[in-house]
Amino acid sequence: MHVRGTVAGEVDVRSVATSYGESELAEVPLRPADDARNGESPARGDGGTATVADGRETTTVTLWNKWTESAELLEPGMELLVTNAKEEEYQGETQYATTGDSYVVVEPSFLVSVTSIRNWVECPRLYYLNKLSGVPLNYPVVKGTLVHEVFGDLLRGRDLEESIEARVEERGLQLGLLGETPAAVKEEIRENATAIEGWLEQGRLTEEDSWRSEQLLISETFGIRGRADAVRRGAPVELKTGKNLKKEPRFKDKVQAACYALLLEEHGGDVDIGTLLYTKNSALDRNEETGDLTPAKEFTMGDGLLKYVVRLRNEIAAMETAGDIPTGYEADAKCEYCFEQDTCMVVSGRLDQESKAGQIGQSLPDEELEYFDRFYRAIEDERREVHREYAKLWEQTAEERADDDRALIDLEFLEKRPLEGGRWELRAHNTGGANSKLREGDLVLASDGDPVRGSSELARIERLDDEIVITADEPVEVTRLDVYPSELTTDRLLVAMHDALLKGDDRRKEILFGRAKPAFDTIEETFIDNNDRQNEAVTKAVGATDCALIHGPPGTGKTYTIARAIRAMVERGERVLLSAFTNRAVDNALEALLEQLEDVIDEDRVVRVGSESGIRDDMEPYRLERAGDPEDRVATLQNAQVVAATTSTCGSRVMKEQAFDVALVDEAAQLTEPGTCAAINLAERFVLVGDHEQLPPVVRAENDLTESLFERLVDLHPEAGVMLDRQYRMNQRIQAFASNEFYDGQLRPATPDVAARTLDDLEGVSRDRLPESLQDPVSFVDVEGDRSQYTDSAEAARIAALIEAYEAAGLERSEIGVIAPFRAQVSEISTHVPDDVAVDTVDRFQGSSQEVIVVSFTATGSLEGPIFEDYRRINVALTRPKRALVLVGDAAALASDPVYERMLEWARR
Ligand SMILES: Nc1ncnc2c1ncn2[C@@H]1O[C@H](COP(=O)(O)OP(=O)(O)OP(=O)(O)O)[C@@H](O)[C@H]1O
Repeated sequence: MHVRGTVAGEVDVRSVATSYGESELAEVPLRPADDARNGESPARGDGGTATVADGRETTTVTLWNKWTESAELLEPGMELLVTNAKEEEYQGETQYATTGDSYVVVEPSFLVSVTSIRNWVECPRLYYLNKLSGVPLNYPVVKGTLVHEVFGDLLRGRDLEESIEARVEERGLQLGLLGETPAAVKEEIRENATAIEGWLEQGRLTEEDSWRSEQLLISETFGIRGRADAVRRGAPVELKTGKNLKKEPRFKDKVQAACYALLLEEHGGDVDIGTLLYTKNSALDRNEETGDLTPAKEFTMGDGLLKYVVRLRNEIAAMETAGDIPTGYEADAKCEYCFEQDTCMVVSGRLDQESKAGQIGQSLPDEELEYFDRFYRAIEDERREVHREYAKLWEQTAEERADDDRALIDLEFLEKRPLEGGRWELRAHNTGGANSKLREGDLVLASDGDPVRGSSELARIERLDDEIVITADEPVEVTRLDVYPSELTTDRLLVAMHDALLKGDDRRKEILFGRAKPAFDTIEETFIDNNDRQNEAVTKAVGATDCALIHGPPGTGKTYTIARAIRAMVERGERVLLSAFTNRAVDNALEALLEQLEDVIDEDRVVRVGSESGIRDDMEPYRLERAGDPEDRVATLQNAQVVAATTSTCGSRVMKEQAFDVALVDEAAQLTEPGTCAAINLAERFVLVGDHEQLPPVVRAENDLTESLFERLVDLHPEAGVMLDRQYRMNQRIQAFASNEFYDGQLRPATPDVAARTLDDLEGVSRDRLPESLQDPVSFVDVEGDRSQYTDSAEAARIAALIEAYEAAGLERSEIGVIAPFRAQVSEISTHVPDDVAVDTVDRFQGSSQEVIVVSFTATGSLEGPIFEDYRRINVALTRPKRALVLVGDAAALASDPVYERMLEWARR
C-alpha cells in the first residue's frame, strides 16, 4: 500500500533497540491526501493507497533506518509518499511504516531531472553553479552532443558516415564559433563512434536483442524525469564521451543509470542491469594505456543503489522546495580536486554565500545581494510552477487537460512515414478541432493516450490543421498531444540575472540600481518631422549612452519609431540587436526596419536568428542558417550589423557569444526583469520600448517577476523616458476613454483623418445599413446574461447577431474581432459565430488591430472582482478597433465597478 500526504508537524528522529540491534526511526505526522487517484498503481505498487478514516485525520508514518535521512529533510507542509508501506494498529489507531520494499519520496510532484541528480552527487554546490551559469558553448559539450546524436542515428539504423556528415553539418554555426574545422571534428566523432558500432555489433548477435534510442521518461512515483540515451532489452544504456580504464563504471555514472532504471520500472520494466559505454576507450592506444579498455561496462543494480538515488533526489527536492542554497558541505566532495573550485569561490565571495571551497573577492553591494536573493526566489517559484505543470500530466484526466487547452485528445492516428536519418513523420486527424495552447513548431509530448505511462515521445509539431503532422524519433501511434512543460525559460532567466549582476558592467549596474542617472549625448539632427514625440524618442535612443525608454500607447507608431532609430544607429556605424518578447513582434519590427534600411546597408548584413518554425515566412530569407560550413556560418553572423532575435533566443549559447553597441527591445513591458537582461546583457547601451499600461509579463507565479524592468526604470529614471502621444489607429470617440483612464488624457489622434475615421470609409460599407444603436463608433449592448461564471451563452448568441448586422452593412468577417475574458467564453462564442471571425482572449489580441471589435464581458449578477483580472487588459481590449467598438455585457453588473461604470458612461454617451 502507498501512503501519501502532507507532513502535519515536526518529525521525530531517534534510535531504538530492536531484535536486530540498534535502529534509527523517524516518526512523521502525516495528513493523508484524500485524492482518490492516489491509489492508482504507482510502480512497484501492489495497489491501494491509505485512505485513512475520512482521509483527513493525521496519522503517523514511521520511516526506518536509512530513510530517516530523508525524514530529516521534511518540514511541515511538505508532501510525502511512502510506497509499499505496511499498516499497523497502535492504540486503536491505524499507522504506517516503511517495509524493506518501501521507497520514501519527498515532494513527489517536484520532478528532479536525472542530470541534476548526477551533478548533485558530484557536489551540490556544482549543481547550484550549473543552474546559475548554464551550459557554456565549448567544444567538449558540442562534441558530446554530436556523439550522442550519432549514437541515436546508429540505433535507428542510419549509416555511420552519413550520420557523421549530417550531424557535423547541422552544427556548422556552433563549430565555427568555436573555431573547429569539420574534418577534425568528424575524425574525432568517428573515433568515438567505433566503440558504439562495436557494441551494437555484439548486441545484434543475440536474437532477443531489442533496443531503442533516446527516450523521455517521467516518473510520478519517484518524482524524476530524464532522457535515457538508449534502452536495450528494457535496461538503460548511458553513453559517456570520456574514457574509463577501471573495471567498474564511475559512481556518478552508475547513479545516473540507476535513475533511468527507476524511471523504466515505472513504465513496467524490472531493471537490474545498467550499461555505461565509454566511447573514448576504444580510441586509446593499448601500448600506452593500462587498465580495462573495454568501452561497455555493465553493472548490477542493487536495491541499495536505487534507494540511495531516491534519497539524493529527496535532498534536491527538499532544498528546492525550501528555496535553500547548497554550501557543498552536504557532500564529501574534495574541493581541491574540483575543476570548478575557482568559480565556486568567486561566486561565493560575490554573493557572500557560505561555501566549502571558501570565498574570494568582495561581495556585491547589499542592495544587489538583496536583489539577487529576491529574484532567485522569484525565478525558483516560477520553476516550481513549471513542475506543477508536469504533475498535471497525471493529476488531470485527458478531458480536463483538453478543457484547460493543455492537450489535444481523441486524435485519430492516420499513418507513420520514415524520414531520412531514422526519424518518423506521424500524421493524425484532429477530430475535435478544439482550442489549445499548442502551436506549429512547438515541442510536445506525443502519446498513445497516456503521456506518462503509455508510450510517449517528445515530438515537434510541423503542421496543425484538421490534419496534424508531427516528427519524432520513434513511431508512436499518436492519439494525444500534450503541452510539454519546459524549464528552458526559467533556466535562461536565472542565467541572465546571474550574468547581469555577476558579470555586468559597473556603470550598467549603477543605472539599474538608481545610483547614477542615465547620460545623453546632444544630437542635433531631426529624424522625424511630423511627430515631435517620435522625433524626441529617436533622439534619445540615438543619444543615450546608458539607456532610453520609449513609452508607446496603442497605435502611436512604436514600430515606426524603432525602425527609424535603428536606421540612425546603423548609419552611425553601430552594431544593433533588435529584440522582443515574441517572434511576431521581432518580425514586425524587422519588417519596418528593412524598409528603412533599403539604401543604407546590404540586405545580407541583417540577420534574423531563430528557428524556422518561429519565424514568419517572409522573413525567412534573413534567417541565419545554422547548418553549413563553420567558417561561412560564423562569417554571416559576425558580418551582420543588425541581428534580430527574441529575448529568449538572446539567452542561447550562440547569441551569448555576440556583442552589440546597442540593444533595442520592443514589447519591453511584457518582459520580466531577467527576461529583459537576456537581451541588454549583450550590449553597451539599450533602448526599451513598451507600454506598461498594457499587458504585464506573462508568468505563472505571483512575485517580483510580474513587474517589468521597463516599468521600474520609467519610475526610476523618468528623464530617460519619452511618451509617444499621437495615435494612428482609433477614431477620436474610441480613444477617448483609454486616453483619460490610462494616459492622463494625453493620447490624441495623430491626424484629423484618424480622428474622423468611421466604417463609411471602407469600400462597400455603409453605416446607414446598421441598426441605429450601432451607428456610433462606440456602442453598448445590454444583455442580461445567463448567470454562469465563465461563459455566457446569451452574450454569445447576441454577438452572433451583431456580426450578422455588420456583415449586412457590408463588412468582411475578417475585419471583425471578438474579445472575451475567459477561454471558456471564447469557445462558447466560437460555436455561435462563423470560423473566419477572429475570437480570442485579450492576450492574443495584444499588438494587433481590427476595423471592428466586439468585447464580451461575460459579467452578470454581482460582479466579483474585475472580469479582465487587471484593468490593463481592458485597456488592450478597448484600443484594438480602428472604426467601431461594441461592448456587450450586463449593465447592472458592470456598473458595480467604478472603472466599468465610467466605461459605461462613455459608451452610452
Ligand atoms: N510619423 C508618422 N508619420 C506617418 N505615419 C506614421 C508615423 N508613425 C507611425 N505611422 C503609421 O501609423 C501606423 C501605426 O504605426 P506602428 O505600426 O508603428 O504602431 P505601433 O505603435 O507599433 O502599434 P502597436 O500599438 O500595435 O504596437 C502605421 O501605419 C505607421 O506607418
